[in-house]
Amino acid sequence: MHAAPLPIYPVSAIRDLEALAIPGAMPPLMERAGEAAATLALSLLKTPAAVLIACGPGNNGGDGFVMARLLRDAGHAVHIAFAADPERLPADAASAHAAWLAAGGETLPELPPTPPGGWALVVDALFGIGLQRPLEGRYAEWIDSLNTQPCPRLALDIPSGLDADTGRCLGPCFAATHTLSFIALKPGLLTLDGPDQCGLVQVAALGLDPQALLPAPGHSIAPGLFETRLRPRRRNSHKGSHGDVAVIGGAPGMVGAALLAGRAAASLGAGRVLVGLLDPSALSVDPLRPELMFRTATALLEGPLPNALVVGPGLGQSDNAGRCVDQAIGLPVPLLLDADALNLLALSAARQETLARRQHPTLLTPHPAEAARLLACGTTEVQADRLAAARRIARRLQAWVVLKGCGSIVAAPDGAWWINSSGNPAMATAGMGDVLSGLVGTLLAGGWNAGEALLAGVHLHGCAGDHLSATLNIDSGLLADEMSTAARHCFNAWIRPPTMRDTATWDGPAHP
Ligand SMILES: NC(=O)C1=CN([C@@H]2O[C@H](COP(=O)(O)OP(=O)(O)OC[C@H]3O[C@@H](n4cnc5c(N)ncnc54)[C@H](O)[C@@H]3O)[C@@H](O)[C@H]2O)[C@@H](O)CC1
Ligand SMILES: [K+]
Repeated sequence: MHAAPLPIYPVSAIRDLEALAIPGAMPPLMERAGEAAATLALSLLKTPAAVLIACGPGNNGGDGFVMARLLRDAGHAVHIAFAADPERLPADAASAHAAWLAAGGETLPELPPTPPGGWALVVDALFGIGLQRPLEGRYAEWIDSLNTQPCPRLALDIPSGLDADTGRCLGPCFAATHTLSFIALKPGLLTLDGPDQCGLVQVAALGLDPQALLPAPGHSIAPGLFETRLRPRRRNSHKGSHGDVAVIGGAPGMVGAALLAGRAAASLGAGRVLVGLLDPSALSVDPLRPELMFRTATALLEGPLPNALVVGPGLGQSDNAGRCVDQAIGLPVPLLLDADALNLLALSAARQETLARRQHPTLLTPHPAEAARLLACGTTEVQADRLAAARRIARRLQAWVVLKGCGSIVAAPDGAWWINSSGNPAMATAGMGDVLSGLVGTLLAGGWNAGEALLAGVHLHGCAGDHLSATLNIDSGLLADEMSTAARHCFNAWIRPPTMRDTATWDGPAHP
């Protein structure tokens, strides 16, 4: 069994879930949330210790009061900073506040000074999904101060200051080492600033089965999504069984991009990889990857059809490049457009209309700036709501889209969406997108449908980066060309039957 995708609910859907689950829930959901938080806190605390909990004016604060009571019962010295008017707390939070006071607890209107031995844990129970605007004044100061504490920092539900739907820091934002998300994941935990602010994310479902109450609007990406494809190859197969990938790109000065895509495609097991370069004076062989076959771009587009076509790596925006894109759009094959192919698409409404009417699968792999050009808006607007931007492009161009970046968003033409969590910032180097195109191209050529190929390619790309960062012990400076062998390793681990997986060994590339 491969890991299953997790359900993700935007705030409006979480509110719907709460409305379905709260009536009659016994114990009340807030009690369950506080208990889950206390259980996590106890796993972080050793001997009786000093714990600081900052409680806000809504139900997130209520979770904090419940947690405080339970930690106090467990023998910890719990200090609560609470500056709101108790009379205006919502009902459940008011009960939790009263129970805290009744148990002998007190609240302080300001953050207390750090005790001599330091805090063992600080907890952000200020704001959850009810955050409506940037934090300012006292709450902003509290966040700044809490963020300097050199101990575990636990956010309840979501770090205060983070937009739960978009993952954007609205202003000052709690920097958690741990986030305990209640009921289900929210998109903002997984994309843009979310992963930096949340630390390790865990979900406490509070005894609910959210999917039974309300189908999840979106999901995380995990191999369970495409596990029917994760089978060992038939022994009785040959290179023709695994498909031809053609890569079109490599204008003068940018040949490397096409090579990176081609090399990645070859390493993932494409039957044959053909590279059609726009640079007439470029290579006719890649000495480090002699398996690649070189043609001119024109010859490739006019020759026998490959099983999948990748257009864009190092393509440039010349007239010739535009002609290649137009020709490719008209071919009856699965087509992935990347890089300058996307920029050329953005330049022509007619090209976009033709693309949207294609009868064969289309995949688009924009980074935020390319997405902004496709949407005729600014990059800031795209990043302000990555989920909405990816879905808008997918619907408008009737294509499968991945909006790359921290927490890549995959969107389907019908509006379905997923968020990827594999990958790391060492991968923020030139050529990584070319590698992704090559990987997805190979899966398409192997007969995977567009959605499976894109979801798997995006997840695999991130897993390969994580594998390399771990084995090379680096947080920065991953080279795109190193990714191919790592992707091959991770993919083979996926397709091996479980009994054989433990026998997979891989020492990584040789490094001085
Ligand atoms: N409804 C429920 O039964 C449950 C709610 N839970 C918790 O409740 C949270 C949601 O509670 P709420 O809807 O009360 O929302 P919050 O507790 O997130 O905050 C809402 C309050 O903060 C104020 N506010 C918003 N932004 C502000 C800002 N920038 N500066 C100052 N004040 C601001 C609002 O006016 C409101 O008073 C969840 O995130 C979760 O932690 C959990 O206990 C699970 C069950
Ligand atoms: K919080």
